[in-house]
Amino acid sequence: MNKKVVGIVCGTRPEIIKLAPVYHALRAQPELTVQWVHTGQHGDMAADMLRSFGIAPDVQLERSGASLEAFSVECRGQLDALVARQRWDLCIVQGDTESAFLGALAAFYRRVPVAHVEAGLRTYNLERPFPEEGLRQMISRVACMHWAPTERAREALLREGIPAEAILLTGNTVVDAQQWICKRHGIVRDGRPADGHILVTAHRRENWGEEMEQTFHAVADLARLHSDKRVLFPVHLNPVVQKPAHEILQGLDNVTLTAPLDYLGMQKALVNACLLLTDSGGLQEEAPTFGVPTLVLRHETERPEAVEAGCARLVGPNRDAIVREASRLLDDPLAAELMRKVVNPFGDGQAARRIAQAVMARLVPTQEDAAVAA
Ligand SMILES: CC(=O)N[C@@H]1[C@@H](OP(=O)(O)OP(=O)(O)OC[C@H]2O[C@@H](n3ccc(=O)[nH]c3=O)[C@H](O)[C@@H]2O)O[C@H](CO)[C@@H](O)[C@@H]1O
Repeated sequence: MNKKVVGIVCGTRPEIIKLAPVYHALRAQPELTVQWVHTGQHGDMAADMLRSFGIAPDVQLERSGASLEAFSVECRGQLDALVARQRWDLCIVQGDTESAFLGALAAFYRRVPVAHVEAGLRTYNLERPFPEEGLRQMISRVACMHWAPTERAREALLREGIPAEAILLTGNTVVDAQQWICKRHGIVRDGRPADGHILVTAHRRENWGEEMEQTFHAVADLARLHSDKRVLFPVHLNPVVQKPAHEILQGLDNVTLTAPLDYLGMQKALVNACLLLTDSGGLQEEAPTFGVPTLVLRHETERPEAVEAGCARLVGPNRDAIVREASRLLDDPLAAELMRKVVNPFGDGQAARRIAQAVMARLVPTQEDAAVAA
């Protein structure tokens, strides 16, 4: 039997986390060959994640150039040569990174159908998040299978004219990843978070500079105001984040600055947190699983589901607002408790199974699939 070949192109930490469940679900299908391509966009942080999920890339591209622009130009050429050589029947990309966009573009030019995981997230502000909003909109223009994580994402795609039959509501694969690691390592929400630490992450490009410094000053203010609380901050490896984080926060007794955590380490840190301050997309989606109240350090979010469900609040990268809102939650257990009592609005842990089913129906249709499609 000639197996159908599926290429998965990805390059950053969050893409690896969100594509790992898809990779494993597809590899379980005997009719498919699955190739994982790592673009090299993230180095050490990607290696940690690949290890966490037991993935060895089939193709490893070389990253050259420190800037996103230089990476992009070089990677596009490497991907085109790769796609021209391979006989992929489908190319899968996830989200909104440069790697995802370049993978979709390379496949599109070589007439390989593109499938998009986490399709339809939007702020409709091309400046925020930059460049992700532009990248994900462009991926939607060239993809032919759109896997929407939520009903809101599905509606956005429909409004943009994507035919309903090209969209599948799957749930977010990050919940699958989280459930997988928690089950394997016995991590359970045990109701102790009120005693836990404050967990902080920050890396968004559009907040670099003044706004990121304001955020770190707010964390320092909180550490001084709530000296009984420990602050845990795994710092993104980008020097643009490392430098101000260390300048502003080093030396505070109750603040721990660490290297980025592997996925298991991060889930342990999250389950034991009493409060999360973050500009991360993935952490906004993971926190509700453990009922961790979340303050989003951005002006907008493409994940309003968490805000609407009552488990997250948008405070922006603003020193006063962060200190005020965080202190309210730390000082008033009832206010924090209200944010904990929700189920995760982003997924049920079955997204990868739904995606694998859709891939099989397209590439290896049974008579029944063919009848449904006709
Ligand atoms: C505009 C935007 O929002 N774009 C997002 C962006 O991703 P992000 O903002 O979620 O990125 P990060 O915050 O780097 O990663 C988060 C993940 O990493 C884990 N983690 C974190 C720190 C650590 O020390 N150890 C860890 O294990 C953590 O648990 C979580 O799962 O790109 C993705 C791909 O396109 C998109 O899906 C997503 O929309």
